[in-house]
Amino acid sequence: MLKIESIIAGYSSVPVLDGVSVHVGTGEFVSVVGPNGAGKSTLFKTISGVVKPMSGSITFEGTNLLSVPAAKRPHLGIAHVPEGRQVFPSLSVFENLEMGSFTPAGQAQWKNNIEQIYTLFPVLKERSDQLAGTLSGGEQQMLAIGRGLASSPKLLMLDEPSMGLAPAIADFIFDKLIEIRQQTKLTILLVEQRVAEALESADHGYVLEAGRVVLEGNNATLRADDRVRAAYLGM
Ligand SMILES: Nc1ncnc2c1ncn2[C@@H]1O[C@H](COP(=O)(O)OP(=O)(O)OP(=O)(O)O)[C@@H](O)[C@H]1O
Repeated sequence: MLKIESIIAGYSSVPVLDGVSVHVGTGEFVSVVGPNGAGKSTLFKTISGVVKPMSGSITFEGTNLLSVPAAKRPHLGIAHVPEGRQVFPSLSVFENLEMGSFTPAGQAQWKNNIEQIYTLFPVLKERSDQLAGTLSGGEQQMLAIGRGLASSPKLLMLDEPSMGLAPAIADFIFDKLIEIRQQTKLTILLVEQRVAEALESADHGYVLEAGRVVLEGNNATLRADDRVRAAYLGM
């Protein structure tokens, strides 16, 4: 579905990603893990079009994504749930979800989608009239994920959904991602610093360090890798 090949990208002329290749198959759950500053968010910004790469290619279902303006990429079926949630604080929960349904597919499937989002996250239904800025961090993350789902994506990209959340709430979010994947067959690309949970949830993983993919493999292979165990799993 998504093929990222040899991407060099960064800010001004300083590269952050140094030849990154990542492949995501239809229906797969792929995690990209790595330390602070490795370039995980920059990778997502390059996919969604906020950062323009200096070289390399990205195709989505065979379309050259780099020739599609950033504002049009969600219409192809790509939803980016950004780091730090970025909900609209002075809009209600319902209005935030409505804002997410701006794509043609999101508009056409709004009724089904809102039902599905409220079933996944009942607290959003209970608080649908409440201003998003008054929600807890975990609830705001649920809202950010719900807003992504409201666009009826084929690919859901999540940038550190566990950031700043208590471990129990982060675990709840990871469980929900697994549930979303099972129920909707959505393709999921996750970047995370919580390596154990991210690899456990995914089929396939990439380890990104200082702008380079240093390891990749299926979930079990990566979790058994001595370097991953020593550097990220505290074993
Ligand atoms: N807008 C920007 N302008 C200049 N440099 C930036 C900008 N955004 C990020 N960087 C730099 O790019 C590098 C990679 O940042 P990035 O946010 O992609 O890493 P990350 O792996 O997502 O880490 P984190 O978990 O801390 O967000 C860092 O050195 C960061 O300081």
